[in-house]
Amino acid sequence: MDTLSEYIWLILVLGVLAVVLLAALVVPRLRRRARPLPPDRSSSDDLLPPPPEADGRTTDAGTAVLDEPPAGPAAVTEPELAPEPEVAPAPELERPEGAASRLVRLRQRLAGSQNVFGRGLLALLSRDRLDDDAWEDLEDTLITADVGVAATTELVERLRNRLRIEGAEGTDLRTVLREELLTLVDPTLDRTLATQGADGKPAVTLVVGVNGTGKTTTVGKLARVLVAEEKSVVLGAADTFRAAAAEQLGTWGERVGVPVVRGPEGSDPASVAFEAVRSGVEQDADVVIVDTAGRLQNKAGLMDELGKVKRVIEKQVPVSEVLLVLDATTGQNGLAQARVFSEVVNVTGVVLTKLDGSAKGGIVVAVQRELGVPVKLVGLGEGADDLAPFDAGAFVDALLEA
Ligand SMILES: Nc1nc2c(ncn2[C@@H]2O[C@H](COP(=O)(O)OP(=O)(O)OP(=O)(O)O)[C@@H](O)[C@H]2O)c(=O)[nH]1
Repeated sequence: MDTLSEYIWLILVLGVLAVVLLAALVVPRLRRRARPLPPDRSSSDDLLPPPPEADGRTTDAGTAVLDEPPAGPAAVTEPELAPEPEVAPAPELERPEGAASRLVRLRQRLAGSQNVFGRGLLALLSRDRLDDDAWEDLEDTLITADVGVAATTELVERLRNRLRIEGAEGTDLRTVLREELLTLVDPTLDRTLATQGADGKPAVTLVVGVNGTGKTTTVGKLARVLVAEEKSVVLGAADTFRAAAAEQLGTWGERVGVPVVRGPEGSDPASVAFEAVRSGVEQDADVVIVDTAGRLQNKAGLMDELGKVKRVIEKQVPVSEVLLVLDATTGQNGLAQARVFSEVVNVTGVVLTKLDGSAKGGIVVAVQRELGVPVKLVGLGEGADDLAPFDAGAFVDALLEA
């Protein structure tokens, strides 16, 4: 029995020793595992600057995104190359028509559109006898062509005097009429566009007028004229009232590689104009052309806005040219517009558009007399290059070619 109890004691002692040994091995490991978690970064770390970008990638919240830790030799394998982004082919730029061929083409169109006017004049003057009725008919023809009453009276007076003094016999009526019409249109006016800025800054052209006269189209066409003359141009879409106007201008610019500065729809036109000019100065452009929204001359608020656009531009660069765009088909109404616009922004030149759709070329004379500023450009169609510098001699010849 004693031997048995000795065995039992021995087994118990060995068992206790085994348990103690096991405990000595396992507990430190468990302790190591049970270390407290690092503090929540979302609380205290938010106040710290974001850690340096370990691999250059940063989340939207500004925190660095770490890559997986390198895992042996596999980590140094070449990264898979991202496919090359597809580069859209640059749009092919158009080459605007040069001045010479444009003039020949548009002169014919002008003659075509004004043939009612010209033919009427020549038919009257080729009558056998120029009696009072004939002179009255001549006056009617000139007034219908929008020459204006004062200019018509003047022209008829001068013609009658010349024929009386020089004698109707042997006088080339066509030549006399040409001379008198030319005097009326005034070839001595300076019709050059100011495209040379002062002090190395761009020349700025502001384009104004009532709705739908063709301002945006004219700005686009004018940009092409200047590009054809190898000038660098920046366009400003300060017509923020009509979203389509900025789109339209964007397309005009794209076609000839001219940058267009735009603002959000409804934004302050003066700030868009300012930005356009700033960009023009920065890019060392030759000319900045600023398109404005159409406005009726009797809306005082809108006219004030136009004055502001000009003043804001002039904080950087003086405006060298204010072009008033008039629709030739609106006749005498255009004169009322001209008067008010001129008071607000000091118009320096007129662009007469849609002369291709009007037999009222006489408006050239009327508007020049009304404003005391020359018609500098004429629009003769909806085509991209259907804008021509106005030339008094060519204009009168076109009338009489009919
Ligand atoms: N036939 C003809 N159409 C022209 C001429 N100039 C402009 N147009 C047309 O006139 C329409 C109005 O032109 P826009 O340039 O949009 O006129 P806008 O003055 O900018 O218009 P708003 O911004 O609404 O004031 C367009 O259909 C042009 O194609 C021209 O010389 N001849």
